[in-house]
Amino acid sequence: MKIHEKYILRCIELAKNGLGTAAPNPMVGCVITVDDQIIGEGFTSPYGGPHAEVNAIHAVSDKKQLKKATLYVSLEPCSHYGKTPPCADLIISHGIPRVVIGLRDPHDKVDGKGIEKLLAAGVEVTCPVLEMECREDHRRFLTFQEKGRPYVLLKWAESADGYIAPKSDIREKEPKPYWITNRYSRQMVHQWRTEEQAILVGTTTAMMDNPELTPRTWVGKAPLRVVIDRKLKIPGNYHIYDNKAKTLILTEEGPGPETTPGVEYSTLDFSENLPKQICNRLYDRQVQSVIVEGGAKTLKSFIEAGLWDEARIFKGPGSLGSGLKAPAIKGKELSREQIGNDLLRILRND
Ligand SMILES: NC(=O)C1=CN([C@@H]2O[C@H](COP(=O)(O)OP(=O)(O)OC[C@H]3O[C@@H](n4cnc5c(N)ncnc54)[C@H](OP(=O)(O)O)[C@@H]3O)[C@@H](O)[C@H]2O)C=CC1
Ligand SMILES: Nc1c(N[C@@H]2O[C@H](COP(=O)(O)O)[C@@H](O)[C@H]2O)[nH]c(=O)[nH]c1=O
Ligand SMILES: [Zn+2]
Repeated sequence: MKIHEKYILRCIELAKNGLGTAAPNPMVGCVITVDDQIIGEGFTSPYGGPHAEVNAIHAVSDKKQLKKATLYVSLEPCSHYGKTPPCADLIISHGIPRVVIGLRDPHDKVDGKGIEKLLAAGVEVTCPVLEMECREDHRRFLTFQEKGRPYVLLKWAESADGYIAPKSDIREKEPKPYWITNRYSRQMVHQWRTEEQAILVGTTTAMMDNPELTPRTWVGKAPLRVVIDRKLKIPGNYHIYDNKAKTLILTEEGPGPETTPGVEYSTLDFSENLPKQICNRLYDRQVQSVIVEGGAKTLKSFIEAGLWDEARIFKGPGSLGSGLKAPAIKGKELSREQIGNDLLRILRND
């Protein structure tokens, strides 16, 4: 493997530390080397904090070394004033002579301007390097920039015979989830929740499961809970109103007369394509990714609208015999993994 590629791969690895916290900024990794030795590394701080390049430069103890260094970064350095000053200026001010970039940044405020700034200052620039791998790492950010919508992950659990829930007459009276998967899969789902900006469920799921939709067995940020509730029928004592995470109710009714802490309302036109409106609404709120956790009707509407990027489907070992059929989906299978007795398949909408 070429030296450039080795360090861009390391940048991609570092970037993952910003998953779930950097957004709506891209999660980026940066490595600084001298004579094929790493002298500094960094990744994007939680939103509003320093970018990867700033953190990597700060990590270099002897700043004089920067005058003969190569800086590797998984995304083009920024050239504009956002919440922080431009990284391209910082690189130039330290006299770093060579910059290797994984991918050009399509964000309209950057889009080649970072590279131009570096070149104009006499910096030697190589771009792109491992473009496909960088695109994969930046898939949430790129979907947001290029398609103008959040990256949509679908997730559900189905029984061995393809049901996501049993018939309602064998459910307990008290609203709670009917568990198909084991506790390891469920903990994995909690980890996934910390990695995305929002989590969405349909009205019937909210009514029948009274879900918490929090990442409570994993450390990390809780995503925005987004719940479809056309007629505002979900009772006020249900978990989504418990203020353990922020909640957005999508309704045709508009906000109720009383305000509930942590709850916001957004009005949709229920006669139109709902998934598209939901994506638009989340885009306007800078939500870069959403995990749609059900139920079947909600998942199907995203599949039918073609508004999904990735599906994570668990198959539990038990059969239900009858019940609510899991959605049908066609996609490219990326992986198959056994989580105890559960089979996890990951598909991409390619
Ligand atoms: N195993 C698993 O992974 C999961 C299982 N479940 C189970 O699934 C069941 C619920 O699934 P399901 O019955 O399909 O219901 P959903 O949770 O998908 O909710 C469907 C309702 O939400 C509203 N809604 C959702 N999408 C749209 C849309 N595109 N356009 C208009 N309205 C929409 C409508 O409410 P309205 O008609 O009131 O306007 C609709 O009837 C429960 O039994 C739950 O336990 C749920 C999630 C995951
Ligand atoms: N039944 C089922 C799932 N159900 C999903 O999890 C939600 C419950 O979330 P919470 O209340 O936060 O634990 C529920 O409403 C539904 O969206 N998920 C799974 O991984 N496996 C399962 O077998
Ligand atoms: Zn920057």
